[in-house]
Amino acid sequence: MPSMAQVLFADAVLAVGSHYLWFRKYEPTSYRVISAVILLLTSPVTYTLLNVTGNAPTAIALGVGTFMAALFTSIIVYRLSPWHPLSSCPGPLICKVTKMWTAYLAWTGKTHLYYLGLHEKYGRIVRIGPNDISVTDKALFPHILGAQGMPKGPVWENRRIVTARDSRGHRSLHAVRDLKLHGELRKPWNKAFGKEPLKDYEIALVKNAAILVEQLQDVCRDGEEVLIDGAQWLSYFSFDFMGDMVFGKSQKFLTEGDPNGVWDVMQESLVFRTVAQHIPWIRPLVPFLPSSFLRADTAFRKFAASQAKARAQSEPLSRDLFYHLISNTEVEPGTSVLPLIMADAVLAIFGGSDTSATTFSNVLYYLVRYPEWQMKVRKEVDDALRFVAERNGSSAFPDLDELAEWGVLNAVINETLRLQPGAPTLLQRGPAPGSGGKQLGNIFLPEGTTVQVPPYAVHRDSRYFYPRTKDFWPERWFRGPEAEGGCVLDRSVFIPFSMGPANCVGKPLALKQLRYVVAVLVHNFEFRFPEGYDAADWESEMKDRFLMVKGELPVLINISQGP
Ligand code: HEM
Repeated sequence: MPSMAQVLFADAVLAVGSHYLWFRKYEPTSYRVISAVILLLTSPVTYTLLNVTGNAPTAIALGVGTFMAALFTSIIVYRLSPWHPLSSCPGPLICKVTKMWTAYLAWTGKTHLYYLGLHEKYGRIVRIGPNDISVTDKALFPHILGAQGMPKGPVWENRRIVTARDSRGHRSLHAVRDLKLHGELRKPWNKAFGKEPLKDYEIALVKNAAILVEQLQDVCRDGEEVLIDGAQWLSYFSFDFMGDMVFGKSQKFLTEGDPNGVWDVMQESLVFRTVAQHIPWIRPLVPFLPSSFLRADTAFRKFAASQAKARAQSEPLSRDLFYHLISNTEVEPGTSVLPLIMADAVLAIFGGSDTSATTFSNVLYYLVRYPEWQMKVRKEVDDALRFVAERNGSSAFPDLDELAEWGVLNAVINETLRLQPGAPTLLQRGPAPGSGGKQLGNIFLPEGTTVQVPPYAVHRDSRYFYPRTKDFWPERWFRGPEAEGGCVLDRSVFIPFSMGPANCVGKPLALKQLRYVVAVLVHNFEFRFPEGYDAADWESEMKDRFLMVKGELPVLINISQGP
């Protein structure tokens, strides 16, 4: 009979072998599968140990315990070894060993700062996880995000928010990891953001911006400065606009508030997802987690489903997003459009409201923090409106497309999107399943590895934006390299809306919205920070939850006295 040491040694060899042959290539996500595999593999060892110890619980504990200890040791050694496919990429030891660290950082909401720091320390390619790299080298962007790039990465397995009805199909555009299917689903979206549909959404934009201005005028009716939470007003505006634009029905937050706390629920629903995306194995444990973990997630899904159902059951009063998506999708006659609306309801709610609200708030923050830019924008807007009034004999805003030509306004918006991109870190892609892997520059990415492009770090790279790389300096957007002191402005790496076939389809609408709302606000009101407010608080309260989540923005508002 073999000795105990011999049996345990064989057990450890078995663990290392199973890691090499199986666990290294296939990361199981089902605990049942893992348990079955481990029990099966260790059964001969356990049986032999039973003969040695004569005690079943002790034999199982020793057999499985030794196997697990050897398996984990093998995994860690392999991840740190020169044989790992990403071994040539520098990065912190903790990141190479485990994703628990980045999961923790995701929970704190500070991943954008962490990745920026890593790129500053290690360079353009950094290993941010055992099987994950982050890239700020622009030469590689086309091979990651561009037409020659890769499909969405595995993070979407965990970020996907599905309403109960579409949970089988998973055909939400954002979460589709198959390039061909993504291309097919993207076609109706491209059409829904064409020139004509954009004119339909403009009606909702102008209507809701007028309500925002009326409500704020009401707040300042006594002619005195009033303290408001600018971020909350802009969030309410964005949500009302999204309601009209996506579902043909305003949420009326601007006039009636948000008594059910939908906005907060939407923001909180991001937290668990942002942590889980780093550690997918936590998903099956969800039923065992305290229900508070997923309360916001469940509540938000219910909200999205209720909006989708209401939209499917009624004739739209206006040509909203789903009108255009349905018109451009082949739906068999007589079949319900509900599954189609359900599939993209969550994406449309987030895309149509959250990213814009954060960017509006960031623009307001910078205009208040740098009052000289607030004055410059106001002067440009007021001068342009005077010119338009003389030209058209009316005080109305010009065609919204004309706002794309307003230099200062657009420089301020671009500079805001540069410093505070709405999706700061996780433009993630990965080799297509079944492809065998992808060569990326000098690195071969096998299946199961991922690569991200973090706009927050790219936009703060002095090789691409110089000088005053980390400062709010809108002037860079109209300075040429020949200007005094030179100016590096590499527009090809300005990617707040990502790039390539899965870039932001809503970009034309988002820009139109941003230009119009900022112009209207600055034309009508003046803003400043209250005494004692530390402007640095705004940025330090920002949390990276895949989308940026903001805190309060206390500003004093009053009616504009002109430039
Ligand atoms: C300032 C506002 C916005 C910003 C910064 C922004 C940013 C982004 C980014 C970075 C992506 C790509 C993510 C990736 O590459 O993995 C994206 C995708 C997307 N965005 Fe936006 N977005 C904004 C506004 C909007 C609006 C108003 C809509 C309209 C509903 C929208 C709808 C979408 C959709 C549907 C996708 C998925 C595209 C695809 O997978 O093919 N976004 N957005």
